[in-house]
Amino acid sequence: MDIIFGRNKKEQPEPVRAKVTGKIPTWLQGTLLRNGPGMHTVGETRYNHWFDGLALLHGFTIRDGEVYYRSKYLRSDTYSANIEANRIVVSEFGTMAYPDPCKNIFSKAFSYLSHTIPDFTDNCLINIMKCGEDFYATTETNYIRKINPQTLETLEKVDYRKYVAVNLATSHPHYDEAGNILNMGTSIVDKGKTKYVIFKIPATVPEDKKKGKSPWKHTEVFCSIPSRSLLSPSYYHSFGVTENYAIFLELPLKLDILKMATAYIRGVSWASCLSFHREDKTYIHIIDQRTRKPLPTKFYTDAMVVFHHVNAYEEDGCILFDVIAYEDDSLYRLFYLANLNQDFEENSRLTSVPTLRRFAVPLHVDKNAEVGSNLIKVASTTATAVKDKDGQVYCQPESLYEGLELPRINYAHNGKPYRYIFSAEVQWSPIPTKIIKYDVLTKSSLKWGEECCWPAEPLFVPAPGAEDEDDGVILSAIVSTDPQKPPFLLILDAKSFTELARASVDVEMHLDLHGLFIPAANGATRTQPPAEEQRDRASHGHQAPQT
Ligand SMILES: CC1=C(/C=C/C(C)=C/C=C/C(C)=C/C=O)C(C)(C)CCC1
Ligand SMILES: [Fe+2]
Repeated sequence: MDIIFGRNKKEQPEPVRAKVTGKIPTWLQGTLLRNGPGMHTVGETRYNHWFDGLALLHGFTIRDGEVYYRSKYLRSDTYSANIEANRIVVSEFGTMAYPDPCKNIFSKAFSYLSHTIPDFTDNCLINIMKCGEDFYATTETNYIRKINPQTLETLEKVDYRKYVAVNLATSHPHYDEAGNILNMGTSIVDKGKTKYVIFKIPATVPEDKKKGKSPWKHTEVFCSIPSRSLLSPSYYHSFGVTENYAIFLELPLKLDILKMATAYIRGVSWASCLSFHREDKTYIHIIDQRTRKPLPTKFYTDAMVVFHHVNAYEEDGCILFDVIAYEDDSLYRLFYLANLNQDFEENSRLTSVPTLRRFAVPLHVDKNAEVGSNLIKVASTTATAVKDKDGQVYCQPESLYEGLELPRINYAHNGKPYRYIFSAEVQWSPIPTKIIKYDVLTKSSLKWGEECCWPAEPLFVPAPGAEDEDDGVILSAIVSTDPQKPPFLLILDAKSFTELARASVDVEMHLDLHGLFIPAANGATRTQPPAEEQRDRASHGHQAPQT
């Protein structure tokens, strides 16, 4: 297991041509960009948690039936500082690090104080975000890093705080059809308030504004939701949208700001400041995108942990939203590298299986509705929303499927009625062994799996002129635990879930987290060799990426 998790991965900055078996559809042209942790030791020092690893970017360029693979470490400030010091000097989620061995008591005290409000890491290891013409590696702090999607070079560092008052922001933004970004972040104890902020980054500089200015300057706050507690805001990894609403789950998984302020002195990690409050509720905030205000009704459900929203849509006066839910925070605990060692099977059992749950929230709650009555009249779900005696609404989900994570959909259906979820299958262990196509309508599934193969998040790419929701292909990078079997990019027909092709590369690859597909301009067939590609910026119009 150490081979897949703990060992540092070599980067492969020069493109290598993959050995393709099967036939890649001729229309499939573009670059699959992926992100995830790749380096877990620096010099003699070692990170504690898999989510701490230094970001390694991967690019699979698909052109005329051929695939070229390359990878490159994100040259974040964190990466440079660590490499220069030959040890870990910047703190990550599960590892607290100390910049310089303090020479005397005064500098030590100063060093502690300057960390009371910490400057977070720019090790952007989670996802890739498209902003206008540009691409960024993202994590959950206030920093993101621009990258060159072709060469994987690291470009400038963007500090969200310059444009919107957030200390943390998700790495799962939403895009509208024009490619404008809607994201969420947390503003911690700013002017005496802690709040969750939904903000919008335009894909282009508005016409009436001066030319040449960056879209970042036109970032606007869309809506703010006050945190229930000043010093313990909820942690969240993603949020949901429908055509007219946004859905934010205020989870009982909370960051303790006082603990965070003293973590450096106490020598503990940020992760130790995150705790699950089993006795609390999960609050469901529904924000009307037209009025930019949350609905006044208080909706809640039982305590749970959600990392990934799958999709949401409106139906008959309700919002239906699907999430992957856990009963507790065991997922985070399992990814400590100490658990991912040779006793992996023993140590890595999830105490709750990630379950696909569908919630239904009524958009209008009749004042005269009887206490105890179910306000959901939608026939398509057994989820309920019951008015309680305080006028609040208690939502109970319908459980759709057990054992899946890293969900993706056909993004053209984001916020709209949809039928298919493409995801990794995870049962009691956090490591995916299969990929699944789950049909929310018929509640049936199709699967792909192979001996010794660990698949990554499956990404859906629509076929040109696609009519059906599943008209397209699935891309998933497969890591093998068999030393005889090289890793490969798997291409499945999304309808039948059968293999169309695989592109094997004779280099080291690793499990990653998230990414996106950048279609080649107009699906045009370009013939230049990969070296030229380095000078050739990807050309893409303003539109939502095939995230
Ligand atoms: C560094 C840092 C953070 C990093 C969190 C990370 C890196 C989370 C990764 C989550 C993933 C990958 C979830 C998958 O489902 C916090 C806690 C936001 C705040 C403190 C500083
Ligand atoms: Fe994620």
